[in-house]
Amino acid sequence: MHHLPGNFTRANFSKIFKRCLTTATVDNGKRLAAWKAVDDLILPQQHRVIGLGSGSTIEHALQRIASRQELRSLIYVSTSFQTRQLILQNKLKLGTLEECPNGVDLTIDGADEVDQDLSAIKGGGGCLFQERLVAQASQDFYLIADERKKSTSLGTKYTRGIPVEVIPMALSSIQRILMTMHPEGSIQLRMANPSDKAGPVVTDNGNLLLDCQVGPLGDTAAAVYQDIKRLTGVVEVGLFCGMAKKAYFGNNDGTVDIWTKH
Ligand SMILES: O=C(CO)[C@H](O)[C@H](O)COP(=O)(O)O
Repeated sequence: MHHLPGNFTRANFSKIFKRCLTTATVDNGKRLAAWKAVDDLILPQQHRVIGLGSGSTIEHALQRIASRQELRSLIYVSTSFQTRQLILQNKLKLGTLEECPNGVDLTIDGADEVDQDLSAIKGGGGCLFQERLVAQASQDFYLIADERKKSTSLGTKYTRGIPVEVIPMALSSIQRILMTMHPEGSIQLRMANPSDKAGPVVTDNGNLLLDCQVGPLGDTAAAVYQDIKRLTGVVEVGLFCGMAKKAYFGNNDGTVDIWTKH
């Protein structure tokens, strides 16, 4: 009879196995969406400057781009330290918004949650400011995600809260104002994993993040964005409303759903 080590019981083993399977399925969904979006949307005869978002789904998009010779000569604008490194590691051409005065032809980005109007919560990875800056400079903006991110009301799938990037000096005053604006909600400073760094998560721009749980947003997402964004000290809000033209979702069954702006 074989004994499993320590507390490695049959029940634990099955739990770990299921978790691995789920992670693999989710990752496959991300890959499917990313590859299909790259193949459908980036047309080397027509496009010259491509914006790339941040996160794990974008890593798949970068792998696909790097593997297609005809896409290697285009210029790629990053939205984070992570994406900048990936562009350089894959020996692609890195560009900046300053170097591309005519703007970006199209941007592909990940999302934390997307509703049927193609409004999205973004900033789970903390890169919302640069992501929005590049999206704003782009002719067209597209989202890619696995099927878990499909939503009927923002705030029901990604429940950590709307990410809000704030200048450090404004932290407690903004936190207090947001608590007054959303008394039922919870406004938390995003903390780093203590085994990696003590204290808060610091963004690529040297700022802090507040995760604002304010419940399901329904059709109020654009108004909530405006209300928070207008506060002095807020750099950006992770609600991208009316920006995306299409969203690609990789499903568990191996298919890809494409949602288009009505
Ligand atoms: O907005 C983002 C980072 O600020 C990411 O696009 C978002 O968090 C999705 O990440 P992933 O593709 O890893 O699920």
